[in-house]
Amino acid sequence: MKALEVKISFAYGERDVLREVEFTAERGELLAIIGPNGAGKSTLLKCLVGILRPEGRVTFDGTNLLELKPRERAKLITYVPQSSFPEFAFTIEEFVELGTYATKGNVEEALKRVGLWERRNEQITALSGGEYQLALIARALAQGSEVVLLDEPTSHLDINRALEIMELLKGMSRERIVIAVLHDLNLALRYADRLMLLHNGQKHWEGKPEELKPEIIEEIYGVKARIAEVDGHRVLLAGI
Ligand SMILES: Nc1ncnc2c1ncn2[C@@H]1O[C@H](COP(=O)(O)OP(=O)(O)OP(=O)(O)O)[C@@H](O)[C@H]1O
Repeated sequence: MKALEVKISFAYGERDVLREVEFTAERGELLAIIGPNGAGKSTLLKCLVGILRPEGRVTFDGTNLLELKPRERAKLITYVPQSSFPEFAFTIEEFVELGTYATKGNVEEALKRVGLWERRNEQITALSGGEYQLALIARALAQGSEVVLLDEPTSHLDINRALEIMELLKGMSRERIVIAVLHDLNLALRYADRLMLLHNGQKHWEGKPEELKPEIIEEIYGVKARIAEVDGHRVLLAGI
């Protein structure tokens, strides 16, 4: 079984942001990283993809990703950052092709899967915030890498698009490892195979969605929380 094995620490200068964060993600799994603002979630993804240089190890299928050249690493792992607007003049199709290992066929399939194929010749700057996020996800899909990391992939999406994207990520995770930072705990509860809760740069809790207890949410987020069951789905209600 191919797995991503992680044990890392990271500091921005003097400031420890990740402390011995250790976890394993296996092929076929959608892992959601949750936790309050500033917990270290984005920093963790940036360390995994090699944008930041952590202490420790990140291995995929036995290969230490931290020692690979960026181009070799990019074959194995793709990162979809938090959405920010592009300034450059590309068409949507050109933008999705930018991935180092994207082929024409992959690009077409990826654009179709996120619903942007018909608009492929428009300028990327013509997209709305949510549509741009879909283009970023298409770019990751077109890469075809084994591990896909996404930082808040649904943050700019309406509820319908958010559900579509979570379905898409779930489908992607069958043949890969998908790790997504999610603020929407209900999407995490519904779609993730496993949750990892980061707090103050440490792994505070890890488990299956059905194992998450409201007390853990109350303790970490400082809000009252209840978990109800609706048609077999666990739904988190916060603040009541
Ligand atoms: N470039 C940087 N230099 C110094 N400190 C940083 C830098 N980037 C982030 N930090 C700090 O590291 C901590 C973790 O930030 P990070 O962005 O990883 O959190 P996060 O869990 O993704 O938060 P959010 O949910 O708000 O996006 C925060 O306290 C933040 O202020």
